[in-house]
This record gives sequence, C-alpha cells and structure tokens, in this order.
Amino acid sequence: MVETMKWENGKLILLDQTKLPVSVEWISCDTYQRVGKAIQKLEVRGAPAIGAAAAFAMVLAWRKIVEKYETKRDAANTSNMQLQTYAAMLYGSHDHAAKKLQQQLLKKFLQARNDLDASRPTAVNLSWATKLMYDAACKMSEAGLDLPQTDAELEKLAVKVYEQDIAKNRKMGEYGAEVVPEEAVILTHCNAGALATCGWGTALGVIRSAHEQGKVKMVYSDETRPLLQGSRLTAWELLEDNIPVTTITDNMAAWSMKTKGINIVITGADRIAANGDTANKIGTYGVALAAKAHGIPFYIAAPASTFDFSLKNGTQIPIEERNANEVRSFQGKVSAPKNVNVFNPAFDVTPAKLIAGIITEYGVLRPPFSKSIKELKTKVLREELFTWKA
Ligand SMILES: CSC[C@@H](O)[C@@H](O)C(=O)COP(=O)(O)O
Repeated sequence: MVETMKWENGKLILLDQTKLPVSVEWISCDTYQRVGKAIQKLEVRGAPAIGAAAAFAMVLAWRKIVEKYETKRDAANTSNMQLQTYAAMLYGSHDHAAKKLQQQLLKKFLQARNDLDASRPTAVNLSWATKLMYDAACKMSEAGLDLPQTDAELEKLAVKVYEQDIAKNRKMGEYGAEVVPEEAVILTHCNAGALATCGWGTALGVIRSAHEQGKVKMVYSDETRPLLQGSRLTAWELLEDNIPVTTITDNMAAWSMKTKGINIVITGADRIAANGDTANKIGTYGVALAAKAHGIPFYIAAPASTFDFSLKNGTQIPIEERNANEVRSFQGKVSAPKNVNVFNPAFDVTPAKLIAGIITEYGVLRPPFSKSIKELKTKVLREELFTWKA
C-alpha cells in the first residue's frame, strides 16, 4: 500500500500528490510554513492526511519557535544555559520567568495554529489536529514540563495522530465491509484512499476490506474535475493493489448507475455537521442525487475527527473556493478563454436525507443522524483518546 507521509529525522516527508501518477516524488518539509503551502497546493490532500500533516507541522513550528529563543540566548553569550534559566536572567524570579517564557512561546504557537488552519478551510480534521496540539502544549506548560520534555511529548502526540489514523481506517474497513453487498459494483468520487489518509483509506479502506473478503466485482472511479483526484489518484492506488477499477468522467456517473449495475456508492467526507449534512469533494452532491434516483444506497466513510459537532447543519460548513485558473487550464494547458468567469468551489454539501449510512471507526451510523451523531459525540468525549494528560 502507498505511503502518504513519513516523519524522518525531524522532517515531514510528503508524497507529492500533484505529480502522481506520472512520477513519484517526495517533498521534505522542515518548517510549518512549508507544510501549510503543501496543504494549500494539494501536494498533500484528503481530510485525515492534512490533519496528520498539520499535527507534524505543529511539532516543526514548536521547534522553530524554541530555536529562535535559543539563538537569542546564544547571542547573549550564554549558550550553555537552559532556556528557562536564561529567561530567569531576563525576567527576574525563576517561576515568573518560566511562566513569561511559556506564554511567549504559546502565543507564537497559537499563531502557527491559526496560519495552518487558514491553509484550507473545509476539512475539519485540519483544525481538529492543530487544536489538539495547541491544547496539549498549554496543558504541558501548566503541568510544568520543561522545553525538551514539551518537545518530546508533542512529537509523541503527532505520531499518535498518524498511527491512530491507520488503526481507525482499519476499523472503518471492518464495519464498512458489512454493508457492501456480494458482487459489489461500487462507485466512488475523488480520492478517499491511503493517499488521503495515513494509510488504508476511508471510503477506499472500506473497499479494500470488502475486496479482501472477495466481495468487490468492480469499482467505478469518477475522474473528479477539476484536479482529477479520481483518475490520477484513486485509479492509480487501486491498480497498485490489484483491485478492479474503471475510470469514468464525472458526467458519466448517472449513466453508469443506469447501465453498469452499480449497487452501492461510497465516498469520504471533509466535514460532517451534527445533523449528518456532509461536505465532500465537489460533485459528491450530484452523485448522491443520481444514486437516490436509481435507488442505490449512498454511504459516507469518515473518522470521528471529521465530524463538527458544533455545526447544526451543512449551511454552516465553510466551502473553500479555489483559484479560477484550476478550471481555465489543466496542468499548464489552456482549456477556456483566459478571462472567462469561473466558479470553483472545492467542495459541496450532500444533505443528510440522501445518505443511507455514515461508516465510522465506532460503527455505522444510521438515520436519524441527529440522534446517532449525538451518541457518537458521547462516545468520543468519553474516550478522550487524544487528550494529553500529565
Ligand atoms: C479520506 S479523504 C475524504 C475527503 O477529504 C476527500 O473525499 C476529498 O474530498 C478530498 O478533497 P481534496 O481537495 O483532494 O483534499
């Protein structure tokens, strides 16, 4: 199975997804700003993958922030001194100094969090991960951890986000495979695979698990305009794993449902509101409407970190609008008049009423979603899997 990112020697190495399937190239990131740029440019993409990348980016941010203070300390010719001791020298009493230093560091850390959150607004996994890291750093400061300890704990937490994502996808695969019929002919949109996560995938994770059980006859992969995540990434990923795949352009989805025996649709999600309305790659809404018209069950697969329990419904989900040139041209080739008006939303919202079930690592949620999502929230809060404790 393909790898999306690696954390090696204090650097985040990202598979450049804009180059696939033509070439396999890696990007080495040693600043949070570079990771933010990679998220913005879709070099790393897919809700869980950008969440994990952002968690590592927060580690990089913390390191640079501390490094800056160390440089100041060294300039004051006190390089052997602990940073906290240096702060004490600057600010007086040790306790007061340590507090003041932590506050300054946390303020800068908050800035890094906000910058990363701004890189892509729709997938809530991004702000879920940066909040997790920021809140943990605040708790570590309250608990009196020194800077090297904080550094080590933050790194551990980011690795946990990464590792848990793979574990969650495997669980989703187990639950999801149960809803996949024998001789399944599945339609999926965009890429919700290993490439969009830390491994295995959400929608494609379910498809992988169902394939292991011998249930998958064919996967129809929508090309997914404008950036072709379906034909470039999903098709590539499934072929790598010898899972039968047929690529279609987006405008062939309804006709394929009518003529090709599609008996289930499974896609990923970027943000799910408390009533089940779901944002996913632009075009998903149309696929859900067509599935409804053909009596085909439409499923979403997403981890709990993709739910935004604070939003009542889908109208509150921020929808990213991307550069018009993504539509006016493709990979440098002009495909429209250069001054034509363009509407380029990256996502749309599928109303809950079109969704048969939402596959999560806690099980398959069924309508009415307001109730099943409330129950999910209770389970997530009870588990507090990622809350840092001293
Ligand atoms: C498991 S990934 C779920 C979603 O993030 C995926 O379906 C999607 O819409 C990705 O959009 P992208 O713009 O490629 O990041």
